[in-house]
Amino acid sequence: MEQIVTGEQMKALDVYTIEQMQMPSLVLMERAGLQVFWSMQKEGLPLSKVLVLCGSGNNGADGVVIARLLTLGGYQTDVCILGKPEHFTKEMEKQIEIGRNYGISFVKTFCVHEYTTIVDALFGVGLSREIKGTYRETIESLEHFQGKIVAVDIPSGIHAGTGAVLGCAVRADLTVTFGYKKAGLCLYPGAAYAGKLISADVGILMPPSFGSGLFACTREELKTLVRKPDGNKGSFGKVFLVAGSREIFGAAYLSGQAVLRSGAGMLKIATPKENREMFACFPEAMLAVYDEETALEELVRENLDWADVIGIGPGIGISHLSERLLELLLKLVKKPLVIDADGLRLLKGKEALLRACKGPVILTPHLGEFAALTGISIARWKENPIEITEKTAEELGVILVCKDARTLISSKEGKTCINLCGNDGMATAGSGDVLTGLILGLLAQGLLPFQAACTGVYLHARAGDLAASKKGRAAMLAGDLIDAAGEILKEL
Ligand SMILES: NC(=O)C1=CN([C@@H]2O[C@H](COP(=O)(O)OP(=O)(O)OC[C@H]3O[C@@H](n4cnc5c(N)ncnc54)[C@H](O)[C@@H]3O)[C@@H](O)[C@H]2O)[C@@H](O)CC1
Ligand SMILES: [K+]
Repeated sequence: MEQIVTGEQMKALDVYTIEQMQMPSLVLMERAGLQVFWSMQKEGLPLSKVLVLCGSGNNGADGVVIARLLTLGGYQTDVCILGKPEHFTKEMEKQIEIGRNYGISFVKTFCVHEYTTIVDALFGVGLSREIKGTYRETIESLEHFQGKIVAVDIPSGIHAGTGAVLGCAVRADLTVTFGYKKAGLCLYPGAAYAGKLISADVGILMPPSFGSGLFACTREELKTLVRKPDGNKGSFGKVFLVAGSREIFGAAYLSGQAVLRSGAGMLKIATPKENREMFACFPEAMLAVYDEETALEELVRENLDWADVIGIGPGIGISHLSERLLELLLKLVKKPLVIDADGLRLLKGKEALLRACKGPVILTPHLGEFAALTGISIARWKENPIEITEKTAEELGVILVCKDARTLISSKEGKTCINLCGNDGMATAGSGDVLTGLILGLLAQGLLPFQAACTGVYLHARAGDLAASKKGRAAMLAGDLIDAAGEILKEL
């Protein structure tokens, strides 16, 4: 897992490293400046004439260090400080003094078109309000700049905790971020402003007791899925999935295929009787069909005994039978339960039942379903996605997977995973059904619920990237994600 931090958390880590560990602030700053300088060289940026734009805080002070290193390296460099002297931090005052001693060029005005690369050191994690006045005019003047832009720590104007644009923001080609990735660089729109993102170690330490429950999944998490040579189809887990309706067979097929491709041992799908013939093309799945005459409670009890994990939702439609099945599962389940799609629509008004549910529950809404379930609009969620996802997970007592370009997964204990992979080709019919199947499959193989949700989202997104590389983002289908997920697991 890769640690992610908010701006506030990063500031706390800076303070801890400086005050508790006694690492001088100027040493951290020198390392930060060096990392940006090296990255500019390594990435082959055009460095024949560089302009460094500085604010008055420590992000600006980093900028002055970078200007000094560039000048010493023989690159023609100008520095323009937009911040007012009365707002300078003590580090900024010191860096200006050092810079003067080293003979770097300070300018008061500039024409951006004279430069080949611009370094954005206006605001870092200390940005706290909308950008206005000269700062705003300067940032807006960069919109037509033809050269390359490097952001120091985070593009100025992006909120480090939410990724929101505070008035206006610098669109960088390269961002070198210090210590840990900031949440604002991982979430949209911030992620789109960062360009290529490089994380650089500058010596910031994290105390063992540090309370950041924010992270991203990496390939390492997939390695927890080990096949046991002496395993059998029972030991790889049994999945009971309530899916499909008369009109929608595909959703059941896709999630069921994903369950088995992810490595689960057995799958039984509960679906309306009319679907029986459709399942002739899916001989690997067992069926439990139902209609108006079926004793649903018996069907549910029997399969809850049999299964290790349970899913409900893909394509079940809105009917009194599907609603009854959801209620029964919520009342009777003591094992992990994944609720998706129509299951989420049916959940509205059953929050008390959900909170009383004895099994761990994973909800996988896209933002439309999230808004319908919680009454929180998509726009509102996007303003502060991490906080809202965490709060909703806690209130509902569930693991909540909010599916978006950067899916968030929160546990009710306040842990959150941001998914950093995937692409817009995954916005295709059936993609969510595949995710549900993958999460169920991982649960069946023994991953803990939160781990299964995070790893499932990661596997789904990696499969999306592989499918896009083969078929193209426009042409890829949900079925391609299933094949690609299989290939990714095979690579392990
Ligand atoms: N020693 C340290 O503390 C280190 C700090 N580092 C750098 O320092 C940055 C954080 O520095 P700071 O905490 O000083 O914060 P910033 O440099 O990000 O900006 C803070 C300043 O901007 C002002 N400000 C905030 N929003 C504004 C707005 N909309 N319009 C005008 N002024 C605004 C604040 O009042 C404050 O004066 C990091 O992002 C990183 O680049 C790194 O060098 C690593 C070490
Ligand atoms: K910046």
